[in-house]
Amino acid sequence: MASPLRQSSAAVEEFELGSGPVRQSVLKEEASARGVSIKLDGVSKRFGEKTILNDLNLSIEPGKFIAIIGRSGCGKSTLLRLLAGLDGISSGSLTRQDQPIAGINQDTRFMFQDARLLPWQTVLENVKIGLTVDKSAEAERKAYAALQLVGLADRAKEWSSVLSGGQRQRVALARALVGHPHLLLFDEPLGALDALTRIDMQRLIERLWQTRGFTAVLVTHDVSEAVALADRVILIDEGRAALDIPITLARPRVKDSGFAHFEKLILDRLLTPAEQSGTSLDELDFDI
Ligand SMILES: Nc1ncnc2c1ncn2[C@@H]1O[C@H](COP(=O)(O)OP(=O)(O)OP(=O)(O)O)[C@@H](O)[C@H]1O
Repeated sequence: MASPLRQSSAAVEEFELGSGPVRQSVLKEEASARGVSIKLDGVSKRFGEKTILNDLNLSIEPGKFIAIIGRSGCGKSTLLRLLAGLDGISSGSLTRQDQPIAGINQDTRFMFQDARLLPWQTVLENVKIGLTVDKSAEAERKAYAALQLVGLADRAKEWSSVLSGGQRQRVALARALVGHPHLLLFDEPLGALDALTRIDMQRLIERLWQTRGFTAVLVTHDVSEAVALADRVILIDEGRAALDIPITLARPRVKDSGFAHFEKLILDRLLTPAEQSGTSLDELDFDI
């Protein structure tokens, strides 16, 4: 039997590209028109006295894949909530397609570390939740097609509770994709998966992003994952974009010396503040 990854690859081509080189190139151009632009101009976010994002400037072109990294608590998830319109900025300007973000947008979807499936619903029903109208036979067809994209169409009628962690995340991805979002926000979606499943999922996400053309913003603690997937890696520190690095490697990316160069560049900057501001582990006396 073909692997789920191979099944999903065939489904992407069947559902997204049809056949023939001309149709493929036309659809790829269409895909690039499906992402939205995002602009943050001096954006600050405060919770009470605490400033989390501080005069943050960021410009994201339509259809780009952006990775956000930074230390725990630096404001990565806060930033995603602002982009989703789930929370409002304290000051500055935040626009998508040059329009201020005011509330939740119907063409924005989230994917979290926890798949958040309803265990009393089938796999197919869980995917249909991603559609705003979910009663029609058309919704059923769309949900089934989305499951094909992630290689899980054969599990459509099963309870979601019987799936493995990786399969649940693929259902979550299908649910995020089914409504054809223009902006997909990933909040550490692969953090709980084993290394091999994680690599499979990274490849799947990359391929679906390339064919669908949505703008992707990925929050991750994994520098290697950021370099593998992103057009640009942005490191947030003290509320600002401390680093904004275009990843110029060809796709799909392999872990060669170029890859290692970007990893090191980012890791070095990520580790610098702690080394400068605190006592190093070597200096600590653990003999207590
Ligand atoms: N609604 C809120 N009210 C008060 N403080 C909040 C609120 N939401 C987030 N914070 C605070 O903002 C800071 C940034 O939180 P956020 O979840 O964005 O960090 P993060 O970079 O995503 O962290 P992690 O990598 O650990 O998930 C934290 O100190 C958090 O406690």
